[in-house]
Amino acid sequence: MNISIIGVPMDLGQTRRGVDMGPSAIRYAGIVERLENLNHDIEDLGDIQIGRAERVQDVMNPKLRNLKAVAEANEKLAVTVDEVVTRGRFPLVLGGDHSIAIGTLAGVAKHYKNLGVIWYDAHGDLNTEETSPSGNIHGMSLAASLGLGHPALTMIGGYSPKVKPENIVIIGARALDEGEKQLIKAKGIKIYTMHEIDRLGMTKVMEETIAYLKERTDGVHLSLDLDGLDPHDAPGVGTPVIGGLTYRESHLAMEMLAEAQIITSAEFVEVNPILDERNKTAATAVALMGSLFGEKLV
Ligand SMILES: NC(=[NH2+])NCCC[C@H](N)C(=O)O
Ligand SMILES: [Mn+2]
Ligand SMILES: [Mn+2]
Repeated sequence: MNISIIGVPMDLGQTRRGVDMGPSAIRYAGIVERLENLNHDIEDLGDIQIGRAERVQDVMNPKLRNLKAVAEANEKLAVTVDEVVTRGRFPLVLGGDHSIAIGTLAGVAKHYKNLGVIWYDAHGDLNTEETSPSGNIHGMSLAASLGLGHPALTMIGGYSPKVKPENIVIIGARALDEGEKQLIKAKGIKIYTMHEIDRLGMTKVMEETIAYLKERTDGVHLSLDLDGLDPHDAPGVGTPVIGGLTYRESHLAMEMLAEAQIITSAEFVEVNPILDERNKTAATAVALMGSLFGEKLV
């Protein structure tokens, strides 16, 4: 595979400092070497430049914090991702907070008629400025990609929506806000909460997910928020939620995706080295990327 790595040191989609160092931490944990050892062609495009949150009216808008700076960075990311896909390469985006999914999807989705999305996350990120309890845009990125919310977010890349509700599968959810629950029901979004994962087991969940996406999509983006994992395995995240997916379940999920060969773009987000324990979360991210890109135990 020809893989292009894009770092997005974004921390303006939420309020805890440090997640902007995520891309460095993941590189330090050895992502390039890990993927090169699997005989992939790796190109590291460096980091997207993130503006400063200096526009007073943005910062002060408690319903959409740092809207302008988040939107600008996502416009840049969309252009870079679009170019990577146009060159026939696989975009691998390293975050940064989850607001960057808006830009990644804007760059990817125009290349597919029916892009599928796997949202591996403790959260739904399906809030809009109306339903968000925090005003943090990292909790709005999936909604924005569905065309819901502020036009500065939904119109990144100049078009909307990026993804259809029936092409989304959420895996690992255990912290959903009221408005998000309503939206999931109203739009019929497929979701495996921790309840279904406990009941069915990860093998069945991934078999069903893969079969579901295979029959209706022509490409699949994996958006993996490290807080989908249990804080025991991924302590370095800004919004940890207990009772999450284990390291083992997550490896199995990545291995099954690798085997199914359905993933056409991916991002790993919310790694926050300041909150981490000896770069454990970045190391977990790198290990999961190893499995996603074909690493086998024997
Ligand atoms: N990408 C994330 N970690 N999102 C967390 C979102 C938390 C909460 N639902 C909110 O809207 O603020
Ligand atoms: Mn999350
Ligand atoms: Mn998220």
